[in-house]
Amino acid sequence: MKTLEVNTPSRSYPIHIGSGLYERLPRLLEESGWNLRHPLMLVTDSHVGPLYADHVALSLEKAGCTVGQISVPAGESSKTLTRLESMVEDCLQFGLNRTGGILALGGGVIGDLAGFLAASYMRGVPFFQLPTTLLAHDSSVGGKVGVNSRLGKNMIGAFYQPSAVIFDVDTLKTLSKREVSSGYAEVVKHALIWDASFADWLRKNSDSLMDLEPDRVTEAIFRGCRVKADVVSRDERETGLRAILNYGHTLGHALESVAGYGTYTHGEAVAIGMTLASRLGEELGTAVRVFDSTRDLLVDFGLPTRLSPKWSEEELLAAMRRDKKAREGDYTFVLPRSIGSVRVRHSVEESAVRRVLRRLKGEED
Ligand SMILES: NC(=O)c1ccc[n+]([C@@H]2O[C@H](COP(=O)([O-])OP(=O)(O)OC[C@H]3O[C@@H](n4cnc5c(N)ncnc54)[C@H](O)[C@@H]3O)[C@@H](O)[C@H]2O)c1
Ligand SMILES: O=C(O)C(=O)C[C@@H](O)[C@H](O)[C@H](O)COP(=O)(O)O
Ligand SMILES: [Zn+2]
Repeated sequence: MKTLEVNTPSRSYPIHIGSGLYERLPRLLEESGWNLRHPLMLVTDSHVGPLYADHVALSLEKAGCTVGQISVPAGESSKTLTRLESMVEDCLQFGLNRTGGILALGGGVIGDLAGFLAASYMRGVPFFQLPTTLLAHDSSVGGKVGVNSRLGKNMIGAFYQPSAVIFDVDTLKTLSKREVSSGYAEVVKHALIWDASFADWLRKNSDSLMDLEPDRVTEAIFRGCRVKADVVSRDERETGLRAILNYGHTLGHALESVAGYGTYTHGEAVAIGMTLASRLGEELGTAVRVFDSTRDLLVDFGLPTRLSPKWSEEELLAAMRRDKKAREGDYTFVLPRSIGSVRVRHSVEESAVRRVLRRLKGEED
């Protein structure tokens, strides 16, 4: 097991990454200050639940813990306020009170949704992240929790840190190929924004990483989490630096909402968004020769780098103006400086955004 620490003003907590961690769950929770006499509500989805929920629950019940379960339909469409309200009622019916806590067992959808449940239930109960997708190496760390609005991703939410992140890599073997690729989008993002040598390493090891070779994949998750933990520890609430974690998300989030949640996976949308940002960076002169290497790295991980012409330019632009990073409806992008380094740029000219959107669409087969 490898462990690293996240240190923010509101909470410090460990990220444990390794194999067979569900067997050790009671001990790991206790080490993070959890009292096993208090009840836990395990939140999962309809794909992950049948695979892993009983294993997790049994491991805790053997140690004397009472565990309830909530399962929501798998997929982005569960990240809604309506779903959250019904989960609150499930917790009330179960009898969860302020001594209780929440376990988020699943990918980023479950992490964000169950995390927001924890942040809001009785004004806040502790929660633990048990990520089961590669992508969730990102979502489980840093405390951004929330749900979507029809008009924009994650528009309702909070900063609420978990008490621990326990990433059992054994769960990854049941992921579909599409979800493996999707998860690597955020791993690639962490390399592109922070660590050029990590980007080189990803390029060299892409085949074994796509095959989920255990040591390599653990290393990739560890290095990705390290970037995320470094950034979040310096700027928990996105007053500045943390916005770089949004590389590829200005277009990525717009595309997810315009195309309809679930049409693209989050990782696919971010991959297309990073391709656009790298091209925009070249266009605006913030960087040279980053587009080809960005696109090649994403292609190595089976990710899309083109934008279908069927998505309306006007709708995408309107969604980008609503982005949380935007100031008074401007276009705000995280742009590359070089591979491994990025900067935030506000008030990007609309004409440049339109030009790059069209080039990305023009490359559609
Ligand atoms: N809070 C953050 O900082 C942050 C960071 C990145 C992404 N996100 C959010 O995360 C979400 C995307 O997360 P995701 O890509 O993990 O999506 P997801 O949670 O929908 O999981 C993807 C699919 O894989 C299935 N699945 C999960 N684990 C599995 C396993 N081990 N075996 C088999 N199937 C499994 C799920 O049921 C789902 O169908 C988005 O809503 C995004 O906005 C949040
Ligand atoms: O943790 C962050 O900060 C990120 O930006 C990580 C992103 O990968 C993630 O998708 C996050 O949910 C986006 O946050 P948002 O504030 O743009 O909704
Ligand atoms: Zn993301």
